[in-house]
Amino acid sequence: MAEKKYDLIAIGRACIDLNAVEYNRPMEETVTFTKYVGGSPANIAIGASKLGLSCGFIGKVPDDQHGRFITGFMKDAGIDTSNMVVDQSGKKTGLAFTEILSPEECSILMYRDEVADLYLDTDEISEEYIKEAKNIVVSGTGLAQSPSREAVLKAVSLAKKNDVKVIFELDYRPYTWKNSEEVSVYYSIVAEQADVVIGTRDEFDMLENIEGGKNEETVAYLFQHAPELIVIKHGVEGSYAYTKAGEVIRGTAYKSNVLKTFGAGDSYAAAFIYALIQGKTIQEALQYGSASAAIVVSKHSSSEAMPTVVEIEALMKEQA
Ligand SMILES: Nc1ncnc2c1ncn2[C@@H]1O[C@H](COP(=O)(O)OP(=O)(O)O)[C@@H](O)[C@H]1O
Ligand SMILES: O=C(O)C[C@@H](O)[C@H](O)C(=O)COP(=O)(O)O
Repeated sequence: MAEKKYDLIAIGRACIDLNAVEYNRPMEETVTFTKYVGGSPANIAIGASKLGLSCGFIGKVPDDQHGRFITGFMKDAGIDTSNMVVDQSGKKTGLAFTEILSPEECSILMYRDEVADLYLDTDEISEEYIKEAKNIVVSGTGLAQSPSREAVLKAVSLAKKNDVKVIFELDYRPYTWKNSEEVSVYYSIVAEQADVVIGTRDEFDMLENIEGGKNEETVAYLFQHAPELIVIKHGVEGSYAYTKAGEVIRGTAYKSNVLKTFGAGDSYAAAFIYALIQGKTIQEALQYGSASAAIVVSKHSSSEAMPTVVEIEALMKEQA
C-alpha cells in the first residue's frame, strides 16, 4: 500500500481565541486581548504539526479577515489547508474570550452563534482526502449542530471504510448543544466507532449522561465496541490509559509555573498522538501529553505556545 500523505487530519472548528492580556482580573475589567488562532481541533493540528507530524485540516471559515487570518496561520504552521472551505453565506468566526481570574480559575466566554465551522456540509467531506490520512481527529463540538454533525459522521464512516484510524477528542463545550441527552446520543455514536477516545472524566460523564461516573465502568462499556484505547484525564491528578487487552497505565502531571488552565487538553492530545504515531509506548505517550500540557499552561496562548519535541523531552528529563 502506498505511504499515506498525512499522519493526521483534524476535523472541526478553527476559530479565534482572544486571551486577556491583564491577568488575575475579571473579564469586566479586562480591556486588552491578544488574538490567536484557537478551536480545539485547530490547536491539536497546530501542536501536532509543530512536533513534526504531517497534518491536514477539514473545516469551514468565513470569507473575511478573520477567516483569512486563521487559514494563513494554519498554512504557516505547515498544515495542509486545501480542505478548509471558505463559507460564502456570511457566517462568522467563533470567538473565545478567555478570562484569567487566577492561574487556577480561568473561564471562557464563547461567541458561537451562526459560526462558519458548524456549517461544514456533507458534500464538503472528500473521501479522497480522508483516504490520504493515517488518522483523523474528530472533535466532539463538531457534532453539536447540523450540518456539521452529519459532515463529521460522514468523515467517521469514510475513515472506517478506508482503514483510517478515528481518534475522538470529546472536547465538550456546553455552548451550542441543546441538552445533555443530545450530547450523549451523538457522543456515543462516534465513541462506539472510534479507535481511540480521549477526554476528561467530566466529558465521559457527558457521553454516558451520568454524574460521578467510574472509569472502570466507562471502559467496560466502550470496549464492547470499536475502541482499542481510552484515555481519561483528571487534570493535575494525571491521566489514565486503558487498553482493550486490559492494561491500565497511569500518566502523571508535571510541575508547571501555571499562568492559565486552558490549552492543556489540546496540547496534551497533540503530543499524546504524536508519541503514539512515533511508536512510543502508551506510558511514554501519556508523559509526552502531560509535558506538552505543562508547557502550554505556563504560556499565554493555546496555539502559538505549542511546544517542540526538544522542549517536551527537556521537561520530561528535568522532572524525571
Ligand atoms: N495546572 C496544571 N499543571 C500541570 N499540568 C497540567 C495542569 N492542568 C492540566 N495539566 C496536564 O494536562 C492534562 C490535561 O488536563 P485536563 O485539565 O484534564 O484536560 P482539559 O484541559 O481538556 O480539561 C492533565 O492530565 C495534566 O497532565
Ligand atoms: O476550543 C476552543 O474553541 C477554545 C480554545 O481555542 C481555547 O484555547 C481552549 O479553551 C483550549 O482549552 P483546552 O480544551 O483546555 O485545551
